[in-house]
Amino acid sequence: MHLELKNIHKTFDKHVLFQNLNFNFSYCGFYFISGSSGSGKSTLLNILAGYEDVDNGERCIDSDVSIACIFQNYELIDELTVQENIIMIHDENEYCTDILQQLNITDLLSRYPKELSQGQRQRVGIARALFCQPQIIICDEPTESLDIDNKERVLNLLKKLSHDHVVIVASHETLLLKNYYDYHYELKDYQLYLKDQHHQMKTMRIIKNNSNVNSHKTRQIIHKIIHKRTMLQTIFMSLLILMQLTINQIGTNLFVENKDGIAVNKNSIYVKTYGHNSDILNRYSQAKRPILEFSSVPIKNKLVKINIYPQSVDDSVSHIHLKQNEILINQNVADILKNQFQLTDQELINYKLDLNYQLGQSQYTIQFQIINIVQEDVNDLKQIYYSYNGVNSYLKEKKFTVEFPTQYDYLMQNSDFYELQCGTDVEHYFQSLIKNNDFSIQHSIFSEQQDNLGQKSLYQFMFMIIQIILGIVTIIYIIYITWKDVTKNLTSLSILHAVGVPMSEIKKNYFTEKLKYLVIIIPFLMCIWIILFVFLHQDINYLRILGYIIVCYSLYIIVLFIKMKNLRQKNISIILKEGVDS
Ligand SMILES: Nc1ncnc2c1ncn2[C@@H]1O[C@H](COP(=O)(O)OP(=O)(O)OP(=O)(O)O)[C@@H](O)[C@H]1O
Repeated sequence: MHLELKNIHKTFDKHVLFQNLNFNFSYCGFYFISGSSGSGKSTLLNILAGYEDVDNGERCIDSDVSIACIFQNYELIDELTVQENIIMIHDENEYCTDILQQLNITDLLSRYPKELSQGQRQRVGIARALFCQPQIIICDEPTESLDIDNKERVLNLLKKLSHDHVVIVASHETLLLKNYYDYHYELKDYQLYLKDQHHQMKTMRIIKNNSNVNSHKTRQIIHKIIHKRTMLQTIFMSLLILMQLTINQIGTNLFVENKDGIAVNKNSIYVKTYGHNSDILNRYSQAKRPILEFSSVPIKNKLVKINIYPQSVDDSVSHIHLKQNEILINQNVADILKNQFQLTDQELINYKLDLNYQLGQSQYTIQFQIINIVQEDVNDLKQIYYSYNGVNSYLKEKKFTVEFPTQYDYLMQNSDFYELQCGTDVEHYFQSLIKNNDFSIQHSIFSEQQDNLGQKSLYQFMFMIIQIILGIVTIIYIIYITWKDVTKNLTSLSILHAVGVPMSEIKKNYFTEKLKYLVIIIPFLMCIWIILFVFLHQDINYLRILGYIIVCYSLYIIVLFIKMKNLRQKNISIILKEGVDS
């Protein structure tokens, strides 16, 4: 058996702890290390255990030697019972039962760490270290919080083990330990000095460590450690995502205009192509030309549903030739305007009216002048006629974007609405066209929307703000919670490593357990959400949902990955210290 420190040099921020420190712990016995507070006892034990890096020098240890640490803070895993904390991945045997009896903790096995006194916690920590059946036992202040009876119990047990183990104890209790130690060393002036020796050194008889790492048990322990918190966090995270998507969905419904219209136009029908397939259009249309889609007319902030369409060349309503910004209204529209603005029929002539249309995301207004009121047999239909050619030439002159120098260009390239002229037998023509699957046919271009324009933009803005806030909260929640949670878990995982589970095994199982919740809970809740919204006849933007989930998953995994990089053997003393501080 070989455990030796050679020419160790260690400093913390220019504060020198050890210089050329040499020591050989290869003989069994009870080693007592004393030294003033801050002299470096804990650091030395951490270096021996392999949990702390050195600046210079070498720690030599045989590969088949196992070390158990009894930490100064006697770290226990809060989520496990005393029994689970002690047994961990090992199998119980007579040796273990003996240890439980000698440390007087058989009655505490079903309790949780929070229900223990400091002294009881300390004895549980000692039992856990000894259950690993190590060849070397490293103890930092193992009797600090114990009463005199229990101090003696612990020291007697360590003494007994020291007959065929290396037991290294750092403590301030020199008087008490005098009755137990074989070798007393003092840490002073960056070195270890032998102060007292009761026995000649004996070469150690190696006891084979027969505890194999049980992968299934490791996973069970990790599951217990993270199960509750991770599940709750993932559910909460899913709810945040679903809230965001719901608000998004509601926003889409409220603010995207409803394109379903009612059949109004007697002489034209409108064809909507799928993908601008000009062949299809050419097949069915003599002249292809885009329709300018005007919104209903706002009168005193209320949208009044009025049919607005280009005046056909052979239109029977009027033989008046409309110029660029001129419109005709029928008597029903005239009645509304007269009522609202207290005007006479005569005053309505030359009255100016704004018509709105939408291109891309933007709304535009053209001001028209009413030049006449037409009488037509249309019951209560409200109709406005504009000059198609006039408006087209107006748009041709109007600058839109660099890409589309005129709005007309934009209309031609981006609009997929086309007008097909047909005779008066619209129904017949409609039936013959609808058999073709490549395009849909609409009779109307008018929206049913009744919103107040001013309020709409205010609500839209509020929705946008809520969505942004929710998005930021979700992102902060994912980063903060994952960071905090993994930090907490690192302490438990370090303890797991200290009882003999290799780091690679711990990381693999931890990632698997963590991601399991992510892969199950979020898609499950998402499916319920989608089913609900499909049931409510909502159009769902699956791409947006996918994008949102990918962003959340990526954030979660990145934070998990960055934080888990800290879990290294040489970092364990720091992790445990941070665990106590937090
Ligand atoms: N991670 C660290 N970063 C910076 N300084 C550290 C770190 N760990 C220990 N030290 C410093 O190294 C010195 C030795 O600390 P250590 O805990 O080893 O002393 P100790 O002899 O065990 O003290 P005590 O008997 O009070 O427990 C102290 O001055 C301490 O502040």
